[in-house]
Amino acid sequence: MRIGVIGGGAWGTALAQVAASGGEPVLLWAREAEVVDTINIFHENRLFLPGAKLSPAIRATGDLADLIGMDALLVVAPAQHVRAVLGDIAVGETPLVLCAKGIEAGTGRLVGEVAAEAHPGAPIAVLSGPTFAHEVAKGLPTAVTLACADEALRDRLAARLAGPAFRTYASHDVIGAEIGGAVKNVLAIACGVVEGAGLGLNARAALIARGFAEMTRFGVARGGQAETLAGLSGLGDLVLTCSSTSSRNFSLGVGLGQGRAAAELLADRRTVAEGAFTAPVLQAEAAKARVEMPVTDAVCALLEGAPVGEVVRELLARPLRAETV
Ligand SMILES: NC(=O)c1ccc[n+]([C@@H]2O[C@H](COP(=O)([O-])OP(=O)(O)OC[C@H]3O[C@@H](n4cnc5c(N)ncnc54)[C@H](O)[C@@H]3O)[C@@H](O)[C@H]2O)c1
Ligand SMILES: O=P(O)(O)OC[C@H](O)CO
Repeated sequence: MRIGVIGGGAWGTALAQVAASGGEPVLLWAREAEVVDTINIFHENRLFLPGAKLSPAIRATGDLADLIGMDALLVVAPAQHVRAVLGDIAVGETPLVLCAKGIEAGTGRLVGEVAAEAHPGAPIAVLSGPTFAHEVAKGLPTAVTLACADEALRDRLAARLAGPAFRTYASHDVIGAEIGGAVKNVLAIACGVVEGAGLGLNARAALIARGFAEMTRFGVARGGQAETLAGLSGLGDLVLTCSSTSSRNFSLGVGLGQGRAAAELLADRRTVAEGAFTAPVLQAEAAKARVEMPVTDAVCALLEGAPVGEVVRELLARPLRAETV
């Protein structure tokens, strides 16, 4: 199965490394000439994943059309750019494996839904889970959810992408796998705020648990399965991203918690903190689905500039309730 990768950020590069781990050729498309050049010349993505030595089996291109004819395409552009990037390539019936984590602003579509609209003939799969790119690129042990409604395709993809340190767990729940990854980014911002404002580890644990409850409420309302949300792509990724400054979303939250403005923190940032873009659209979609998401509401308020103390006070002053999802 010849794999093409759309997107030369940290995650696209790490996934290319996974796909090339057995020596199979992998073709990666990147927007930036510097990424294409440093991968082809030095076997390193010096812009987005510096320091990771890449397999010589990975070749990079700046021309999306070079990826036509691959057996599967890993789509790793940031969520807000997936529609535009997929609009620039004719994929026909080539399976698309969505690896971005977010919800499209303006439409409320999950990335898989965006891809299905762009290419109705292409089978859709989702790869998601607790996966810091720099760890995956180093070959550190990692496990992901590989979701696809077509069982035969899912098994082929899961087998093709699995490696000695990269375990793929099969699922048929594409929606659940996507929602876990999108929502955890918003919740990771909240956990970063707790860190930045010095609110303590009890508060962080409470946010993870209650954040997981709101992720599950939203995921189930959108047609995902609670079991998927409790797995690698949901709870697993939530725990990872809420506990490390390696997370761009968590780090953004740390800055907000220290009282810095979102605009300042996001300005001139080359890497993506998906949660900042997903939070407002998630809030709107939750309202439409009549799902209560207080942590998401709090993150939206903080991104809009509300003072941390005020937002935290409001969150804690909500009426007491039963501890259910
Ligand atoms: N980095 C990780 O550890 C990691 C792990 C799992 C999933 N993801 C997800 O993968 C996706 C890509 O993130 P990343 O970490 O690889 O990116 P990155 O932050 O390393 O790099 C930014 C990427 O955005 C692209 N980009 C910027 N403007 C663009 C535009 N106008 N059109 C198209 N592309 C544009 C750049 O080319 C680059 O590929 C995100 O959804 C992220 O949540 C990342
Ligand atoms: O750095 P973040 O916050 O985008 O998180 C990266 C991955 O999604 C972790 O699984």
